[in-house]
Amino acid sequence: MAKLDLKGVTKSFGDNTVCRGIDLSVNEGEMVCLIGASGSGKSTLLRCINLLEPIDDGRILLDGVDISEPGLNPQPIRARIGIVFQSFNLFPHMTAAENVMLAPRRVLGKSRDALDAPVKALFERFDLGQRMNHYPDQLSGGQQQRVAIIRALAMQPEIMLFDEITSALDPELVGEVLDVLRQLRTEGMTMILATHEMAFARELADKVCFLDAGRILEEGPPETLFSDPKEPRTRAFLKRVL
Ligand SMILES: Nc1ncnc2c1ncn2[C@@H]1O[C@H](COP(=O)(O)OP(=O)(O)OP(=O)(O)O)[C@@H](O)[C@H]1O
Repeated sequence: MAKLDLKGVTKSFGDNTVCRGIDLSVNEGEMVCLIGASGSGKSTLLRCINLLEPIDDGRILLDGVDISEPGLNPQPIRARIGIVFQSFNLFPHMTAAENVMLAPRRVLGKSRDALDAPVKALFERFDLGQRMNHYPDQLSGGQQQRVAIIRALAMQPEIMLFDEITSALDPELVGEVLDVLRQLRTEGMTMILATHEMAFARELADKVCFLDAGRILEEGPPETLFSDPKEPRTRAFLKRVL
């Protein structure tokens, strides 16, 4: 597990500035939820943290070390930061277990034999032991998303990012995916979630950040932010979604 600090993170696409000087600290073992309207910059911020997007200004510190310095090889850093997206993106011609083994084999150079036991243990830990040899189209959306989370965990990341991971699921499948996050929270994983699941954020987040037009307009523990937002725009957003 690791600590993450963002200092003045700024990101533009052409003349569209999507992240405007974002400061954010996530301590080891904390769960931080990013909330905000569509287009407020939540996904872009997560992609910047994972170094999928280069930032234009500011710094991203992982355990105090600047990982956003231009010229650094992003690959080994990215392996320390897991990310899961709304779309599961599992390869359809590979079983769940083969999907999970792919990155540890390619990126970490591990053999199938070496991965057999830890991958089986991961599937069992998240109650999918019976499904590891199934192909994605033999799994429900909730199971596929849980496999996508296991795939990220197989790289033994120190921090996990989740980008609207329940948004594409039928409502009855959302619970089983949120249960995985609950379990990771209990195990002490450091996590940042972009989410529209307000009840979940209220239940489990250490801190909720309200993003508005690329800025963190307001942040705080959920019990404070949800019940007593200070900013009119936060209030208006919460009125719409709660
Ligand atoms: N690769 C890209 N190229 C150009 N513009 C982009 C790119 N990615 C995102 N944007 C723009 O950045 C802005 C913020 O998008 P982003 O997806 O980060 O918002 P979001 O808060 O995650 O929204 P949502 O809840 O809909 O996912 C939008 O105006 C979007 O069009």
